[in-house]
Amino acid sequence: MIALEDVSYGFDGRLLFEGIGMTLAPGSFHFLTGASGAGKTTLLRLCYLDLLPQRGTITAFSKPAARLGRDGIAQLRRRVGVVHQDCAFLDHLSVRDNIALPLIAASVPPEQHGAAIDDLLHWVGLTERAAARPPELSGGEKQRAALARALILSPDVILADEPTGNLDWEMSLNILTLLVELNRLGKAVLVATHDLNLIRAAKSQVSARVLRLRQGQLDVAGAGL
Ligand SMILES: Nc1ncnc2c1ncn2[C@@H]1O[C@H](COP(=O)(O)OP(=O)(O)OP(=O)(O)O)[C@@H](O)[C@H]1O
Repeated sequence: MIALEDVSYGFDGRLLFEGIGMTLAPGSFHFLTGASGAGKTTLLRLCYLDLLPQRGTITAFSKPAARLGRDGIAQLRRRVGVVHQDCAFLDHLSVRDNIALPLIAASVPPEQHGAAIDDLLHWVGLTERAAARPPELSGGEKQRAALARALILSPDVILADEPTGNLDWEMSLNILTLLVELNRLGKAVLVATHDLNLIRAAKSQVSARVLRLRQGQLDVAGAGL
């Protein structure tokens, strides 16, 4: 669904990675690891076409990203759900209204919002917290709300940037289980994480490929990580 080929990217003249390739096929599950600053968030941004490569090609849903205009990119991005590292909520809006934002941006008629949001709130276990403002949520509740917002347009691909950062182990496993459930529904899932214990825990639940960004290259990590 999303393929990077021979992609290079950097900031301020400093290359973060050079000539890397990756394919997120339907139903695949990937972890992306690498030291802080290795470029995991940047790679995710390339995957959802928030950035375009300085060299190489990205193909999203069979379309070359470089040839898509702004509207084309906006359309494709609706098929990619992103859980941002900092959750990126609007704090003055309720959880429910934050989850509704992608629906509004995609011009989905308001009468179709209610049931979709209720289903997702139930699925992530936040029905009782729908009216709360994001600053009132615990870390785990925030991550689950961010996951619900990422899923509201029923994307085919889920990109999650450190979705268990700062969570206790039990809540981390809870988030992992939700991501595995989505993968079982056929969605491609990519999770950027530095938590090797999470990756080890996932092995009993899902057949995941572990990619590691190191020294500008993207390698497949071995069994021992
Ligand atoms: N918009 C930007 N402008 C300039 N430099 C940037 C920008 N975004 C990221 N960088 C730099 O690129 C490098 C990689 O950042 P990135 O956030 O992709 O790494 P990361 O692997 O996700 O790190 P972490 O695990 O700490 O979140 C860092 O040195 C960062 O400072």
